[in-house]
Amino acid sequence: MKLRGLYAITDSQLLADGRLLPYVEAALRGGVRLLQYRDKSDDDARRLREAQALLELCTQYGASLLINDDLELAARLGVGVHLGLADGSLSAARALLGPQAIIGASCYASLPLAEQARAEGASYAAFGRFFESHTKPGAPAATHELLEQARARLKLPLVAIGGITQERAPALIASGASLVAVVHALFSAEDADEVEQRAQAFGQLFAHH
Ligand SMILES: Cc1ncc(COP(=O)(O)OP(=O)(O)O)c(N)n1
Ligand SMILES: Cc1ncsc1CCOP(=O)(O)O
Ligand SMILES: [Mg+2]
Repeated sequence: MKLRGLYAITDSQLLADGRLLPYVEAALRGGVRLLQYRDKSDDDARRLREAQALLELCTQYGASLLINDDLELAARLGVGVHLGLADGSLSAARALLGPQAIIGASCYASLPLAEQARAEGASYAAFGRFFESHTKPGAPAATHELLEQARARLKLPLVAIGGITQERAPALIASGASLVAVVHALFSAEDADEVEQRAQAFGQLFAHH
């Protein structure tokens, strides 16, 4: 799968009260082809149910699903995983999930971390947060210059994350982000139709590059 475009990440608060599946389906209708299930709770039974339902939707729309943090759940479902520095070994994930799996690595604001992630078999390097984020306020700050350096030095798709809006995305894409990962600016919508429109609008930003 081509790692380019809008990368949607779920949020358990924004997508509470029955919104998870209709809002994610709207994002898929709007063109999202990469989805991360991010749920920081330890309700394993609900996490399994939700991830299974998301996988069905992704399969229907030809999209790829990644699980945040939880390699075991990713392996159980046969999908990808996104790992931060404290979430376990990338090479162990690659060994378990196999050569085709999408494995994402958080590299915060560090090129050396991205180089190491690449050596361990990551499919993309994620940098950020780039802007203030409601979703993860404490994340370390990255700059457009870092993204440009990463583009020059690393042969790996780059993800930008953190406070990204439709207005802010074009400069990040121009600096080398092949994916922009978004929670709030996609899923804070009033209804599913608005999610679909927002996803489409983000997708169009990639057509011009
Ligand atoms: C695409 C993407 N980039 C970065 C993160 C953040 O991962 P991490 O630092 O492990 O923080 P949590 O998301 O686990 O709170 C991400 N999830 N996705
Ligand atoms: C998971 C994560 N890691 C760095 S910022 C962030 C949250 C991104 O969410 P938003 O798009 O709402 O800022
Ligand atoms: Mg994590």
